[in-house]
Amino acid sequence: MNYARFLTAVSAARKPSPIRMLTELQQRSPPSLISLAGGAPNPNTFPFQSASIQVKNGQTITFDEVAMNRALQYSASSGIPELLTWMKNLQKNLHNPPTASYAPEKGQMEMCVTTGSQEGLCKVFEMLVNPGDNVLLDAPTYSGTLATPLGCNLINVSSDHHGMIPAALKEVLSRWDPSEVHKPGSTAPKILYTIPNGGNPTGASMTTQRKQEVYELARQYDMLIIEDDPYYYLQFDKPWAPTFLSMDVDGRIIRTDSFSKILSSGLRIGFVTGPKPLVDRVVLHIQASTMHTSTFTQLMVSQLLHGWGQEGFLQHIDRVIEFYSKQRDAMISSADKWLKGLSEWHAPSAGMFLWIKLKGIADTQQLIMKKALEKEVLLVPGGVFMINSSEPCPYVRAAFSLATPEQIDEVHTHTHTQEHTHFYTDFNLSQIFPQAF
Ligand SMILES: Cc1ncc(COP(=O)(O)O)c(CNc2cc3ccccc3n(O)c2=O)c1O
Repeated sequence: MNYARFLTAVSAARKPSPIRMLTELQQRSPPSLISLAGGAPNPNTFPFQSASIQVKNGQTITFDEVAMNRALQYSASSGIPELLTWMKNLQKNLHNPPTASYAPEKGQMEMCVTTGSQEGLCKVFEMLVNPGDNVLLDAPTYSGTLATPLGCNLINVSSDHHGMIPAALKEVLSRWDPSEVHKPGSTAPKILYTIPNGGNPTGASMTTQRKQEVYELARQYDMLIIEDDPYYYLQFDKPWAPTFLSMDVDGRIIRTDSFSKILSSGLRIGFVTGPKPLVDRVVLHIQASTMHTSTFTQLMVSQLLHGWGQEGFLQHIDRVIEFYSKQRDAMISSADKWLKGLSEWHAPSAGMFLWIKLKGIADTQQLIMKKALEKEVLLVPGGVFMINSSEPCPYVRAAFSLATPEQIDEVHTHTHTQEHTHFYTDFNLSQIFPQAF
């Protein structure tokens, strides 16, 4: 793979920060080293003494004074070594990426820690996408992604409840000659973005067959695939679907993982996994922006994971899956009870979202942001997930992560008032989330 062709001019121009390199050299050196180099603050001036975090399984994460001094200090831009190593071993065990054994310049699997996968996505897009570039994705998609590659031309690839449709991708790509994609000035897309499991907002999960076909098309047109997979661990049924990373013989997959939906969203821990030449560029960007994800947070999570081991981590994931699959069941049961004939949906096999098409209505914006809100129900109007958010959209996204099954199925608590009947007539939706209408 020629990775240089994918880099923006800004990314290609990035140079390692000499100061950050010194800091990391110092941290790799024996304690006997006397450093007058780094402008790091002296932890003896910090007001924090120690920390003890109770884990629900009875484990305690403790930071004594030495650990606290490290937790409160600068650390490596790619992530603290013990967390990175733990995650690399997990990625190899779960996905067995072909690139794990490649030489660095051939796209060896590399990782870095990011402040949520949102930071990873943002930096990956800024590394790869120039204004005016054509970028492929299957809309509706995560609104945080639509807000990221500013100035590029987002081209939609049709999808359904099994994710991106390879035939639709083939049709979109047929505008370009695969033998000419490397020609100077070619407008052929170099990047394809997708959410392969429990998609946001559709709940869709790609089949293995479709992933293989999409990967082959990416090979044919020499594209990178951004595999944004924060709901990978929220697949309700096993075996979990093989990832793009697991089939990446070329080193063309950039994968973003997240701990937000399984450990904590507020700790802001995500990971970028991909070819070393590209991940190294993301790290250079981290050096020039946040410097690194919170050392304290990384150490806390690292201690948890080392205490659990992979087996303990996967046992925790099983508990998370059990919770969300029950939430999904409650959501579908309520939809069956209240929405039949009024709406259409597909029961998701992963994630935390139900994508509902309301019949007889062109656009849900007003209904959701006014009528439903007046009745103290908050959903997301589907338009925010479309490439052109001003286009009418008859869908709403319902997240079944926070509300209890009882709340989701709140029974109709009031008879139809005159205004209610009027509303009913207008939208014929009085049974959707009954307290809302
Ligand atoms: C497909 C996909 N990719 C990346 C991310 C970012 O996750 P991170 O690891 O936590 O940075 C997400 C997070 N999605 C959401 C986040 C959110 C945060 C506050 C309030 C609402 C939010 N809603 O609604 C969301 O969908 C996602 O769904």
